[in-house]
Amino acid sequence: MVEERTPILVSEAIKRVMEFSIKGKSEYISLEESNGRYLAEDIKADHNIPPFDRSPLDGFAVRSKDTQNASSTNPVFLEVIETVGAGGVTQQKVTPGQAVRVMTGTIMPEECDAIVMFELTKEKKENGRTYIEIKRPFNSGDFVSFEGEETKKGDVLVKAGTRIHAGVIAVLATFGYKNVPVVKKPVIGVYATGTELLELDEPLEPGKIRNSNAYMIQAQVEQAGGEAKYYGQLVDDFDQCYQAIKNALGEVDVLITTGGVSVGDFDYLPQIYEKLGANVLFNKIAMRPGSVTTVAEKNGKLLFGLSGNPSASFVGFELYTRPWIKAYLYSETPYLEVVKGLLTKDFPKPNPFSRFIRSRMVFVDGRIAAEPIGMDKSQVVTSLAHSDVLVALPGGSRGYSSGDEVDILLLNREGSVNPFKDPTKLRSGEGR
Ligand SMILES: Nc1nc2c(c(=O)[nH]1)N[C@H]1C(S)=C(S)[C@@H](COP(=O)(O)OP(=O)(O)OC[C@H]3O[C@@H](n4cnc5c(N)ncnc54)[C@H](O)[C@@H]3O)O[C@H]1N2
Ligand code: MOO
Ligand SMILES: [Mg+2]
Repeated sequence: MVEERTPILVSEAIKRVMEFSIKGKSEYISLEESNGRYLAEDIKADHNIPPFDRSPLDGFAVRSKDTQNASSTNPVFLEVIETVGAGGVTQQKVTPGQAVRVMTGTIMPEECDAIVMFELTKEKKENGRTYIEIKRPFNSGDFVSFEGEETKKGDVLVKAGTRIHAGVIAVLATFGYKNVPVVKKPVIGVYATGTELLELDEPLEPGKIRNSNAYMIQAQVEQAGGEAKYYGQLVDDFDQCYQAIKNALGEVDVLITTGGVSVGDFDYLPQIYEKLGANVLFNKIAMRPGSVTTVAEKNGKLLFGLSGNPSASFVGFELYTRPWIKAYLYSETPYLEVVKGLLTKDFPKPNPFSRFIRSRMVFVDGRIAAEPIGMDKSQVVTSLAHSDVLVALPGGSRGYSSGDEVDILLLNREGSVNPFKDPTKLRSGEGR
């Protein structure tokens, strides 16, 4: 007699996983190594930006008062007493009737309060001195870039839990972060189970296939910000699998296995959880692919039993493992972001379980739309190479048509504060 499993909603499964979320410890690494890591602390401005009043143009720093009566018929001539580039400081005091030639980024001379760009002036030389002609008045503050106009000392600029990218690195460098506080990556162990699995360099033989899940999942772990620790492949042998999983569990923050979670004769994960004394949070979810996705917990540590079928494994990771990793990294947006968009294909057959259709995001008449890749079975691997979104089609009694508005889950974005919400309630008796 095959064991009856009770399916739960996707949102319930996410909730049960996230009840075990923990926050990682922090460490310091060099700025150069920090790209893609997660900030462990808020980044606060310890000085104003700009740090001083400066010229945003190549031109002349003037005292606006001197230009008050300037016009095209009555130009004003100011003597240029110095040339100062960015990084330099004016050495002389600027007195009435004088100006300083400055470049973009030069600190304002103390007595000057306006900038006149080169293009609005004409130079003339007289008795070995240089003068500029100005034909209109300037007000105090004209074309000056003021201290603190961008950022004030004390402002929080980037929050803890933000993934560091080029723009964040620019901010960190601005504030002198030679070393950056980041969250230590969670170590995510990966084991692929299955006697049928071949190593990458082994030739095909009858009954065997190459192990794609292990590599796909390691890439997903890294993409989510974790550190993948690959333990290799296990043949479907209970004792070997049990020992290997038990040992690995002691060395990682989370352990992912693929395969062996369904009801087949050689699907040993359910018995392994039992022998480990692990508490199974769920072993059936009302979704396709990935209905057999199983998560167990042992002393607060999670074991993700992802399906052997590649697409089920992929979707199981994105919906359940990814948010756990993101939350460990202090992310405030650990969940896949969901947007409303148009479906571009018919799915006439009703399905009691919610389906997550591998798709590509496109734009139709300026609206977001999702184009299903095609092959959508759980065992399909090739469609994964072309998917950047998942379309969620809620389970129920009806099918879907091209042009319907649907939920689209974005795979390659940082995420959302809100977990995916199933639009339907599970009716009892819905099982397959
Ligand atoms: N009687 C039933 N049979 C099945 C059910 C069910 O409810 N009743 N559920 C089906 C569903 S849904 C799925 S999904 C699969 C899940 O199977 P397992 O998680 O137990 O995985 P395996 O049996 O080990 O393998 C399934 C499939 O995937 C291939 N595989 C396994 N590992 C890899 C890998 N690392 N790389 C690539 N492909 C892999 C494996 O060869 C099998 O073809 O169960 C259904 N059955
Ligand atoms: O877990 Mo399965 O992926 O629903 O085909
Ligand atoms: Mg199986």
